[in-house]
Amino acid sequence: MTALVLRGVRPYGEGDPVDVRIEDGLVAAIEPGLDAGDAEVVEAHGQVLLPGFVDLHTHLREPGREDTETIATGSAAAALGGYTAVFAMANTDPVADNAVVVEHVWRRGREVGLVDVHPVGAVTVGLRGEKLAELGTMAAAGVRVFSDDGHCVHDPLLMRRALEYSTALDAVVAQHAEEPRLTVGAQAHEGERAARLGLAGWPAVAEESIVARDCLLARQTGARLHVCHVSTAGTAEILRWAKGQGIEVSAEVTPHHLLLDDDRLAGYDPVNKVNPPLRTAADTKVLRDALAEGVVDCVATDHAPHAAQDKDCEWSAARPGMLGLQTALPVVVATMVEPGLLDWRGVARVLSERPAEIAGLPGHGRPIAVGEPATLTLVDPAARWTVRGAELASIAANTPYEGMELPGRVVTTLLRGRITAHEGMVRERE
Ligand SMILES: NC(=O)N[C@@H](CC(=O)O)C(=O)O
Ligand SMILES: [Zn+2]
Ligand SMILES: [Zn+2]
Repeated sequence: MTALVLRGVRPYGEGDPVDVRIEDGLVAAIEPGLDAGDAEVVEAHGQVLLPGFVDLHTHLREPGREDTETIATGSAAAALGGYTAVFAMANTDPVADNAVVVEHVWRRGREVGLVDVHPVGAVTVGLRGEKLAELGTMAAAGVRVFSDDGHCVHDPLLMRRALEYSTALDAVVAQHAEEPRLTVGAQAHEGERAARLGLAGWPAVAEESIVARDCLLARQTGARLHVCHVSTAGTAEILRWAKGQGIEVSAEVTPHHLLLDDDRLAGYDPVNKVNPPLRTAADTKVLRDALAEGVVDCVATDHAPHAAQDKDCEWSAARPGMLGLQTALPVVVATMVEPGLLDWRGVARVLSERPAEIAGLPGHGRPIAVGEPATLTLVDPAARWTVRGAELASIAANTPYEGMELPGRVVTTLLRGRITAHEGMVRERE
């Protein structure tokens, strides 16, 4: 592998610009005015150098819906978005509830080689919520995160067992918190706007009641619980309480729940339909503060590609979910960095370090230092760009940010010393 020199970068956006030399996949030197010799030089003056991003929540749709995303196209979107590792949710067809499907995802991810693709294993067989899947055999195949995402493990006995097993497997259970009895037919956040538009409501308490219950189950079992896509102020309040009690719970918020609110419902455009639904502006404010404070640990995209025919239809028939991998960093800049809630160290924490810790990934979210893996992301903090769904690497184009100008652009992504994306183009392995 040829050596690389990143010229004029600012690690964590701090201090004077330095050069970073990368050799054999590792950071070999960090100092100003390095002699590049025969190394490939990346001119990156003024760019912010961060550890590569880790997404705990991605839907790659392979196997089953390769018309909307594949492991290859999703990996490209991830690399272009600054990600070096993603966790592929289990709600594929067939479901990743066994070692065979899980191993397929591992293998395809490695073949593509743009990002480390870690399969998430289902908690229950077929995501049906009736019987535990074989967590042990999936753990033996390397799975460390289990989730029925798309569905809630709502049976408290099953959830308790899953948490108990997960402790022995050194795994974490990631819950899609939605009490199904409270969301029958739900279409949008239960509140004034949904009522006015005649859309059946998805109440905040459907999420909060499950989060509260699961925190108590985590305490009782001593297990590690992770809460997916936190969307309400009430959930933040419960997390604050649970963490104060020493309960081992972590949580993620999506970029869209930080930026968008149910004002978006007015146009009836199903691109804004997502689960959990966009909440109120007051919720987004509380979620931003909770992320800044660490009550919510990290940002996860919940990247959810859907085919045009599943989105360009009437609201009630449309599938929930939106693209997220290539717009996550800009949305975090707009909602957290520009308002002064997070500095670039904080961005490294919520997009890389904490998610890597939660999933137990040793080679990601590492400090930027000599001898560490060169798994890194370069961001141009001054760039602004206009989002166009058709230009994103995903097969699907369901971005809620169409036509919006967002701040901050990922310029280069490196995975163990190899450039995987640079100036909007992915670089395949040679
Ligand atoms: N978020 C969504 O609205 N949809 C996800 C499922 C999920 O994350 O619950 C999907 O798989 O499309
Ligand atoms: Zn979910
Ligand atoms: Zn999801």
